[in-house]
Amino acid sequence: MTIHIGAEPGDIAETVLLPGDPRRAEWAARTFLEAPRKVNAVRGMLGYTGTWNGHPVTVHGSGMGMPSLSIYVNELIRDYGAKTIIRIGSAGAMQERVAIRDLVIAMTASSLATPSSGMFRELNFAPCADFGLLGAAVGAAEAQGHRVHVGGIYSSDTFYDERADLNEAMVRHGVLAVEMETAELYILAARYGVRALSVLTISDHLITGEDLPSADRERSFGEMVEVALAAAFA
Ligand SMILES: O=P(O)(O)O[C@H]1O[C@H](CO)[C@@H](O)[C@H]1O
Ligand SMILES: O=c1cc[nH]c(=O)[nH]1
Repeated sequence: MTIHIGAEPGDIAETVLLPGDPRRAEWAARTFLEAPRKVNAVRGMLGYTGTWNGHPVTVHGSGMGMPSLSIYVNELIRDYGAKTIIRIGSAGAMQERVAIRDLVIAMTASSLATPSSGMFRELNFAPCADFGLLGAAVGAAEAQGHRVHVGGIYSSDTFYDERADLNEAMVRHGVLAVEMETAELYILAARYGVRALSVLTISDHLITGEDLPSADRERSFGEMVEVALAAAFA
């Protein structure tokens, strides 16, 4: 057990799917895993472990934002031996061609700062996805017939953003979508030498103003779960 995860040693699989929403973790585990059992509920941050096609898999919430994700990812890797972590998150589209419910697979994530910024000092470290996972996820998404976009995203610290000029600059530079965790996930994966990827589903659109309700964000993003599982064991 750690400060934030109540699981016993061995309760967490080497492969972890990591949504921000703990209730999405519960839904994904109950929907896609065989024999899921709850392994964490400390602070309401739900984690479940089961199997997928015979492979042990944990689905665990990260909470919202990079400081929260940093706590869980540090403990999952250092204390439980996680080797592959795939974020399954929602995101806001920043390009017209990216539509609601499309998948976005993040090659890299820009940010103003991350919890690791203090450690890097003047260095602008470039967080990047694991290439093998990325290729496998793109292949799985295309094979499953999903609309998928691959490229850079923005990991923001503010959901209610006031920097229209900054968003405009990112749109001009092709940033596909905004969310709040991937940059730090990729940095921690690099630090510990494990594999990481973010597979995202578009839940709202910064240009058109469309959005999906919270129930859809919790329980209807199964395509990204299927892509993440296929990529993890490709
Ligand atoms: O749906 P999740 O995975 O939580 O991801 C997105 O949704 C939250 C904001 O509503 C942030 O965590 C953001 O990154
Ligand atoms: O961080 C996020 C997540 C979904 N949609 C957004 O606009 N921002």
